[in-house]
Amino acid sequence: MKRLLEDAPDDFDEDIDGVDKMITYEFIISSAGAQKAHDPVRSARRAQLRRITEPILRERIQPFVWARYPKAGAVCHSMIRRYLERERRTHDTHWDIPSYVSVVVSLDSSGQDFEGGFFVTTGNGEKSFIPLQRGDTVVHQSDLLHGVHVRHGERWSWAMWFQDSWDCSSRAESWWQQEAEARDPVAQTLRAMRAATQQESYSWLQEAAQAGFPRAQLYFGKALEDGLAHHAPDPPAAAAWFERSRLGGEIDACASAEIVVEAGLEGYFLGLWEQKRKNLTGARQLFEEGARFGEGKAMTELGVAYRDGWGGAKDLDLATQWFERAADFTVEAMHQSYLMYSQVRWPHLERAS
Ligand SMILES: O=C(O)CCC(=O)C(=O)O
Ligand SMILES: [Fe+2]
Repeated sequence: MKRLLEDAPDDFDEDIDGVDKMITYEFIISSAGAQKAHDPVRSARRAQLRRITEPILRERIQPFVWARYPKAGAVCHSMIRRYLERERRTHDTHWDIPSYVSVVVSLDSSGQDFEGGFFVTTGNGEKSFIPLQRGDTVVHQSDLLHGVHVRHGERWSWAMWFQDSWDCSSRAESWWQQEAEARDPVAQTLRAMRAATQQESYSWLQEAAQAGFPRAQLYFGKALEDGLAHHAPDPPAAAAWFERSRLGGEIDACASAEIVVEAGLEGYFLGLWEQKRKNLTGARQLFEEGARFGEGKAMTELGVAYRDGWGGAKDLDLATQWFERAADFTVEAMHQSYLMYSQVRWPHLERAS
């Protein structure tokens, strides 16, 4: 599988991920929902990959999933993801919202080809990395919070999403509905993320946040900050929920510099937090730590700090460098590096060149 795709590095989709807004670097093998699954340019390679994956699916994966999860139906999405040195290295903590049961097959070995990799978390801050070896497979339901952080080396994976229908027509809102009504905060948060309307989403998040689930508090804070549904943006209320979330461990668990270096995007989140509290020097230091560790979002913020001279010295060359590095990860940074190079705004660069 890898060999087929290594020969065609540009056949990977480079659109934007719904979880973290980074470039996806995924190759869709089949999908009920994604238009990209029908892109004619890649059809020959897709067919080759289907020939490899279908027998594995039929003989190994489906029997296991159906035995373990009797309600599971068809695979409605199947894709390869890659995490290469100069591309995305992380996939933020998330739930697979369109998935009833998810399967991830590692195509490389932890400790040999890469460090870090697939992790699971309870949403209370800590991350448990699973040292998957090539061919090792994780099967989980979508109430499992998980993500990817490749610290060194390169990693490829094959991921599949099953629904609980045979024609991929499931209504994801019904999954965990009962548990949500029974006040399970994880189910409530998932229910919010699968809600049909913003108001519905707002209400479920509010309940889960009030129940004390730090991850929901983070999302509810975000909803208040952005002003979801008919609610006007309320930054002070948002800040209070971020604080509760942090105290619950969602961000605070990463408060020491050492752990920031160990973890995923915490430099970025902690930096944002310090920025909100007007501690600009502290925020810049946290962004710097995150950026040096490869967090795209922290690189962008650090670029802004250098560009505008907040929290420390102004340095347009360093700003440009960080935006350029971050451009591998975030669209915002791509745009910023474009602006930095546009001579209208930054004549010094033209002079320097
Ligand atoms: O690459 C992986 O191991 C998992 C990717 C993932 O979680 C996802 O695509 O939703
Ligand atoms: Fe996932």
